[in-house]
Amino acid sequence: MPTILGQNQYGKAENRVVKITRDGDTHHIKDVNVSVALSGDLDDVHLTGSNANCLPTDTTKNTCFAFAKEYGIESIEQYGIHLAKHFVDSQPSIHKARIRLEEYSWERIAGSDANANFIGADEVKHSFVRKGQEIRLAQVTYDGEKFEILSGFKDLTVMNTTNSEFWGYIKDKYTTLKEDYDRILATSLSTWWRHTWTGEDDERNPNWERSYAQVKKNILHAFVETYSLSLQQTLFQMGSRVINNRGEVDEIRFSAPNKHHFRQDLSFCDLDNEAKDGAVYYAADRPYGLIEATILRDGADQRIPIDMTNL
Ligand SMILES: O=c1[nH]c(=O)c2[nH]c(=O)[nH]c2[nH]1
Repeated sequence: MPTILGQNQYGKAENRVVKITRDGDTHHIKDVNVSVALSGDLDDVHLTGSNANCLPTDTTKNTCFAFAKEYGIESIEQYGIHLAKHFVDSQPSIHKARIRLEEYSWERIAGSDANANFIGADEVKHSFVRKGQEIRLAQVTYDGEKFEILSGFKDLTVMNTTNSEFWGYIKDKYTTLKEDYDRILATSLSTWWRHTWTGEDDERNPNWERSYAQVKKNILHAFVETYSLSLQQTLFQMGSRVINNRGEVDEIRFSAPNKHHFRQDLSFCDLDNEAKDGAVYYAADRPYGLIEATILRDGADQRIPIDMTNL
């Protein structure tokens, strides 16, 4: 049976690049995981075994490390832009580059930390503790003409201990869920958002660090302020707040596991366990409801893939 070559891409995945910047004796860390995926005129590599058009994955790895030294890592978006542009612009056989990045954040071990109150924050110049919050994400795609920049994060776990209800849903013969007028709403948020910037008619790069901080702030603000009748409604509020307040973002996608907290039945020992009195919950880890949604600016195209995975 004849076969044909379909979609293909290649590159070195999960390069763990750690860049230390020294500002006198004060140090800064950028700790990233960068994955390169290249595509283009690569039929011969697959069909005939000729590697004439193949830039080795080993070279793509070396380039990741060399660029961290040459250009630094100002933001993961900017670092990804440098890499994507380099692979496409320097290699005639490479027509498209997709760079995926994760960033692990570190903060200075400070005097306020209970484990480190032996020293003042100002004095801590080169000692860090890995931050437990979200992992920041970026995906940079470049086709020789324009960029597509997605930013995001994963694993930001948030909880509202009230102001969440769930009732009025479909009930059929399999439904056992009780309506709840005061429940815990908790989720571990993963999200991607797409920037309007494509680099085509605007050479100036946005301030990626500031944009990230502001988008995250808007998401958290909406989580705090929304009186939730479902996680779906909360996601829509979070997305709308980002689109309305951040002109640089046209589309945002959320994937939110509903981290169920069930009020434990304590009637076996004659204890009431009502939310209004401060209840004891059973935190179930699986199964979990998985709520996903894309929120768009009116008129914008939906381009973030539905099943976007993290790396
Ligand atoms: O916020 C929720 N959305 C649902 O669709 C759902 N389904 C369910 O069982 N609990 C919840 N909670």
